[in-house]
Amino acid sequence: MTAYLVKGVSVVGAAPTDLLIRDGVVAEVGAGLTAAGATVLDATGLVALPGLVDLHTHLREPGREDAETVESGSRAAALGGYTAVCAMANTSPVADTAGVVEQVWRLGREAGLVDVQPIGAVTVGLAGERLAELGAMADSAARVRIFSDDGHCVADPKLMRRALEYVKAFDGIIAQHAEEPRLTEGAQMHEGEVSTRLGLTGWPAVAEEAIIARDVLLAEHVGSRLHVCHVSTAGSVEVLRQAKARGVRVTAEVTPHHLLLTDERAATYDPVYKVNPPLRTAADIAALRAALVDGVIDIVATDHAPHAVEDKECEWAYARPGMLGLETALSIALDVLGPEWDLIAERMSRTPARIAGLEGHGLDPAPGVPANLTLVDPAARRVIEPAELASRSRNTPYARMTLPGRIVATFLRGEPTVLDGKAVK
Ligand SMILES: NC(=O)N[C@@H](CC(=O)O)C(=O)O
Repeated sequence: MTAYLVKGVSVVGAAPTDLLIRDGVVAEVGAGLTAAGATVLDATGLVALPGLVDLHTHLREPGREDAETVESGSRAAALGGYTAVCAMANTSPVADTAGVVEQVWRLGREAGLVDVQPIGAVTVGLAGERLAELGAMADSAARVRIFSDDGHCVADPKLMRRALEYVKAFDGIIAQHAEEPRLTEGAQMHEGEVSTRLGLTGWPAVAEEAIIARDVLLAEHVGSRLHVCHVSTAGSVEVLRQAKARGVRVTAEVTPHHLLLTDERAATYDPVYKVNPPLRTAADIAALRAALVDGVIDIVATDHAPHAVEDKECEWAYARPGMLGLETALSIALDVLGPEWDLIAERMSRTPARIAGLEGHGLDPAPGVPANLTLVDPAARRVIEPAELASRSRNTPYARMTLPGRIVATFLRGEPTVLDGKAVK
């Protein structure tokens, strides 16, 4: 195993120092380190962060390997500075059995680029009718702790209650896609001024807020852990704020795109901007950003949702919702938050690792800690070219935009997965 001596790096924004990475761990931290035989990386001007952790990634395997595979998505993740991703269950077949979650877990190990932690479905086939084999998935080699029907809401309150109760046995979490389906029938975009102008059926904010309000009460009633996926409205933030103040065990995520892009994008009719939940208003964005800073929203999660060309380059109404996220998330966070390294480390690495219970991840580089880390060049700016992305899909909403920050290197247990901004394998 090669040792790496990273010279002159700022660890989470602190004064420059050196890091010696050896035998899978951060062996030493300090100025003026030397190490015979180590590969020296000049990291002047770079910032070291604990490897990023994504709680919400769609890897599409099994079933839609034309859009993404565990390997291609893992490579995209590594290039984005991630060392661990949680893979959503809406594959085909659905990840609702021990067999499927073990398959995804094994594929992640074989790719070896990030740790892939499968998420299990809450209900059989995501159909919302009966609980999947939660216990068998928890006991499997994949050791599933997060369960989600993402893409669909667990709309039946009794089923949601049972799921929350069931996972308490192993300190599991239900990650809810909060969307009251009766309120979003036929919805194409956020319900508001723009949808009225365009004549498109709207997805009202209350469809999200009503489910979050119900679910925090259910989680409180049974004393279980709830995680809210892709929070998108100012009203949701207020519901979460009140629930947290009461001590409800709820955590929440926001996506990069919901921190940056508004529903005005729909006026282009370019389906790259179609996503679920939909892009909202500038006022929602302001509330989401404030909540990310004050901690009512715990983490940034990408909702990386690759889609094949034929599912995106078609009429708006027929396009699948979803956008790529892994390779641009850190740049969007930098753009939105500025160089607030401690906050970025907290929201994109430490807290998601803690929520998901991923051992060895989300830890700042320090002697003895597993060397899961990423090196960022904050001064670099890059133009996003969809054809250059490692993802098998091209549906990035940031095409040809110039974004701040570049991932220079990523290490997984001491082995580089990215060097010089390029994937190592
Ligand atoms: N976020 C998205 O717009 N799409 C997700 C699932 C979903 O609809 O949430 C996907 O799997 O494509």
